[in-house]
Amino acid sequence: MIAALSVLGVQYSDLFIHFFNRFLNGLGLGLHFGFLFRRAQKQHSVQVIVGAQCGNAVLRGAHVYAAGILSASKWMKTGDEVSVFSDIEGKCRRGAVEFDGAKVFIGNGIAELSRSDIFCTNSPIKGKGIRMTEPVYSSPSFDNMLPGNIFLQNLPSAVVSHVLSPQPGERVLDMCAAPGGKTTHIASLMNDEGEVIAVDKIANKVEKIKHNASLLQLKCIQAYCFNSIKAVLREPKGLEPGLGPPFCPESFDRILLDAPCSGMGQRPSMACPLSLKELTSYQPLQRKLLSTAVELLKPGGTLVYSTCTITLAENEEQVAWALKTFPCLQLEVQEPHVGGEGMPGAGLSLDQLELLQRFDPSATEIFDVDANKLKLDEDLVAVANSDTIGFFIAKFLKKS
Ligand SMILES: C[S@@+](CC[C@H](N)C(=O)[O-])C[C@H]1O[C@@H](n2cnc3c(N)ncnc32)[C@H](O)[C@@H]1O
Repeated sequence: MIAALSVLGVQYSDLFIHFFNRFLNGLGLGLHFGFLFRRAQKQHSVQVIVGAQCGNAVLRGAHVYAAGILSASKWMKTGDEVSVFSDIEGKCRRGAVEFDGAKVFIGNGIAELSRSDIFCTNSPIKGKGIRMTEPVYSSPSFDNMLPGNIFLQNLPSAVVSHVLSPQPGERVLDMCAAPGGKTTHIASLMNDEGEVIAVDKIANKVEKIKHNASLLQLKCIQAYCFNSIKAVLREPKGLEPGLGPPFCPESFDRILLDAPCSGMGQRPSMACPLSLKELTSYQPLQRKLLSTAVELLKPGGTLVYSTCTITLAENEEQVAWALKTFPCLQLEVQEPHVGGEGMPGAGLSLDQLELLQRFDPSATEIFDVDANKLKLDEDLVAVANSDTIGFFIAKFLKKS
């Protein structure tokens, strides 16, 4: 999988292109994108079962935290070599000694807690339970690597802030901002000059944005805990506009709506924990957020809408709805445009689909299972743009 770095103190875009080109040239990099390799491993007799969400996190490079452990072998003690499995159907009982249900092997590790540390305690257990030493997929860790200088993002996420194209001195709103990956990237593209207002509705996530902004020494970011659906200051409530939400209509030069979504583009993933009800709940929520965004944007301003999902309902259908509902909006060319175009089926014209950017990991196979090697001799641009999470980006101009 390919990731990109937001780096401060250098021309980010140059660096991005630089990294990207070096990848395309097939050169090795010390600090870079994480390819994921599948490895054959032997399994240990001591077994640990984790929930599907924890399992997905492990596949993406995480260790196993104690709270995610559902079951551990009876005699598991600190220091044991263990094999970790994910309970893909959510059927494992917490505290079970063994589990015979549907499970997927996700790698080997070393227990940092014993079974009794995890299950025979009244207080909630925190911290690492299993240190993964041989995950099924390996990707280089960026933990604590230049924490004040770089912020790791996947490729499409790094593209989003460039597409927004924020300029120094502008007033920019990031409506769904936590943990602040794009917020901090936007602020760095603005040379930390202007105002970047980051809003998220979950308080502890807002603390994460503040922490990341302070780690990267970005002073132009202000973070607020607020429901962005209600972020327009309505008259005649008599509220004086303050620095934070709610905001006056038409008061932002650029707005990013990196919307809450079904996350179906996230990978690797082995289970989809969403119910149909939850899956269909995102479209109305995103429309409410889009409506707020249009109200808050200045005429002539730019709105970027993005999701990390692949459904038509949360992507192209939202664009078609927005264009119909708000005649002041028009689609804009995206720069850079490294993903594919939009998917037909939502009533958008071919010209409109070309203006959209869709990253689709299912489009290109990058690993030749039979030859047991990466297909680096094929179309590298297609490989690079597909070997990432599923993602969607639309850029709108609000006509004056
Ligand atoms: C896709 S994540 C954002 C990722 C972020 N832009 C980044 O790059 O780090 C979506 C975020 O939207 C937040 N969220 C969901 N509904 C919201 C609402 N009504 N108002 C504000 N934030 C909301 C969630 O808490 C979550 O942190």
